[in-house]
Amino acid sequence: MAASFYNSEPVQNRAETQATFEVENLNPIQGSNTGGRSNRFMEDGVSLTWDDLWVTVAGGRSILRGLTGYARPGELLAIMGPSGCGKSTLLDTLAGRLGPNTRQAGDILINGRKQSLAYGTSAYVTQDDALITTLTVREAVYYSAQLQLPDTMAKSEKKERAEMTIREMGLQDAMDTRIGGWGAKGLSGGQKRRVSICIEILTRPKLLFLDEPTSGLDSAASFYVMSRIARLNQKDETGRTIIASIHQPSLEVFQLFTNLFLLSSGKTVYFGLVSSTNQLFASNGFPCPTLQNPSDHFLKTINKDFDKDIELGYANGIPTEEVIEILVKSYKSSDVYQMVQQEIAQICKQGGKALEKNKRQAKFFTQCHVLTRRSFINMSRDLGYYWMRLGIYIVLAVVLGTVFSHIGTGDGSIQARGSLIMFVASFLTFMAIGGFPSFVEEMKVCDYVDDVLYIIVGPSNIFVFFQIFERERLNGHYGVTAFVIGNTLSALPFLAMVALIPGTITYFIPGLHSGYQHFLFFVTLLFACMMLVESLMMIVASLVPNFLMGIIVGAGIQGLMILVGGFFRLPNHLPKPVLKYPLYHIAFHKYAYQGLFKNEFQGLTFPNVQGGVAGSAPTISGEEILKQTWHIETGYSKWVDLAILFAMVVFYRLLFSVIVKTTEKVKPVVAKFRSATRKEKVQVMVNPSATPLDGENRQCQ
Ligand SMILES: Nc1ncnc2c1ncn2[C@@H]1O[C@H](COP(=O)(O)OP(=O)(O)OP(=O)(O)O)[C@@H](O)[C@H]1O
Repeated sequence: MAASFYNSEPVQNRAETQATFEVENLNPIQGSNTGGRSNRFMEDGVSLTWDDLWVTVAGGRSILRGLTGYARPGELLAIMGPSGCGKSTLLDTLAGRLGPNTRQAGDILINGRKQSLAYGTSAYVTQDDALITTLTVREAVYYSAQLQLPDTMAKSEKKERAEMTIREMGLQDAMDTRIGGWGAKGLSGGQKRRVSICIEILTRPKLLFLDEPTSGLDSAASFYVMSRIARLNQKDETGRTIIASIHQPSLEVFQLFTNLFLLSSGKTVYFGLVSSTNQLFASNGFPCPTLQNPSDHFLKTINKDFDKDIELGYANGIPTEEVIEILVKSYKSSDVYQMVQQEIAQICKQGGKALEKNKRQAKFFTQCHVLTRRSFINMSRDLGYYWMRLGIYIVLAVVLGTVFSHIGTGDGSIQARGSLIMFVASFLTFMAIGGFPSFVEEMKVCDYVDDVLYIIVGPSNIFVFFQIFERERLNGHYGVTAFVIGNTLSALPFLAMVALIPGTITYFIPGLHSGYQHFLFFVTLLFACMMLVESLMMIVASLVPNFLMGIIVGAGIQGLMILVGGFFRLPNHLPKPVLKYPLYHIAFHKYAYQGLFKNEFQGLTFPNVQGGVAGSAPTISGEEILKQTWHIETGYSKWVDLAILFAMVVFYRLLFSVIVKTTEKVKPVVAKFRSATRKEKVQVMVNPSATPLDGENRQCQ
């Protein structure tokens, strides 16, 4: 049965209980669909509309099925539905952040026009709190304020804004508590949620997406947090458009929302004023019982995950699947649905300004400076970033020095020096591969897994940092170049320390080539290799954002480079087409080995193992050993090898920037293309004789 609930009387035969839910909306502009909203709200704000929105994943499964709705300035839209119904997917789709294995069809218009979101045009508080765990709440929010707020704003003002926002989110008592992560408990889950919200509302964005902002909060905290978010609309003349997915809102929280988007299995059960929702349920025989929180009632009525319990009598014994079908059909044939369509057409017709990126943010140099400082503080506080690695390297260096102690200049020392150099250039640099924190987070099988991984590789860094970078980048806090510069500058002193201390031990215990110039070269080359591996891992992280896969790929690439670097198989003996050309020349280990071998052997002499043979000299020069034993290219200086390594560092970091920037540019184009293909398919399915839909023509007819 499909009752029109907007103007119709409630169906009486299913339940005697009448709707008692009368919502008095606290939102300042709510009251009528268009009335009460100032023109400034509409002109300066962002209106978002979506029509017949579909999202499918690989395999053809539809997650969102033809959703239609809108969000206007000054309004709070709640997205609700049972777990797994597609709330986060809808938010991701609206925010332009769908994953690569998804396809999207349908129109999403901003102020009546097609525009891409993300990268500074909107703010999005995602479900996962990607925060720098070593910072205190005050530091995290203040650094973010320095990055996002314009240089024209005084530092004291930024500080004040940061602290005010922290207080607004009820975090004043936790201001100086470190956020904490695995290994060091800090904030609770709900407090972290609030820090994430603080960071995104600092600039008072015009369009704000929140994915479960109240998860982990008690009912009072949920109310305060949501009411502060709602209050953003009262701060100035510009209306904010706020869309939040939410579970279990209390009645007070529920009343803060203007509109409700109720989903079930990706289908629209209801879209419209919060205060009218119960009419749909009541008119179809599922009114909210007295003294029951309406949102609880709506969710219980449409949750089919626990059908057995519901069959026992929740919706008068009607199977939930059927209940949902009744409600979906009823909504589709209702006046409310028609009004939503009209409202969308009205918004499109009215148009509005094109959405601009936040240009009023800190300048490039300020961003570089702030990012360097923030990253430096993080590196110095995070035990696993460099300190743990330093400790392990020192132990390894002592053992390495002991294994090769008193290396001497006998004929056996030729092989020993070669092996020592190979180990230093390969294994010590290999460990710069990064940390496993995300992996450990996911692998919370038992506590000792944390400890073991923490000890082996440290809880650093590149992948977690990349996650934080991605979140901040997508929200437009700063650019990729500023990130690369900040990350590079902050790491320099630590990498220098990690190269210098273990390098000194490794160099002097065995007694490698004496002379400060040789020692300095050795340490500098070690430093270059470590930077190079970190740069390589940044590239891997940008291409393979999954932590575990990234580590495997990074280790695999390095293993390959070590193999073709010219030690395990001498350069002249490497099989030609692929391994020698080009891999041997691409592998940075080639230049590391060549530089270190030249540094070590040039200028030394060794006993000639063929000394007994008539006519042969009793000694052999290091230069000869380089050519004959190690196949080293001695036609150019060791400094050229070092210069090539530094050039590779610069190249890899530039490549990282290019990959990130290209991905940003290509992603929307690919999404548009895939969306167009999908649209054609949908059109053909609906009407085999029709021509493909033209998205541009469809938007505002
Ligand atoms: N990229 C994807 N590939 C495959 N399935 C996906 C993908 N994204 C989402 N899904 C599936 O789509 C459904 C909806 O997911 P979504 O995260 O949007 O739900 P949700 O309503 O936000 O759930 P929750 O309230 O539990 O967070 C789930 O069944 C999920 O497994």
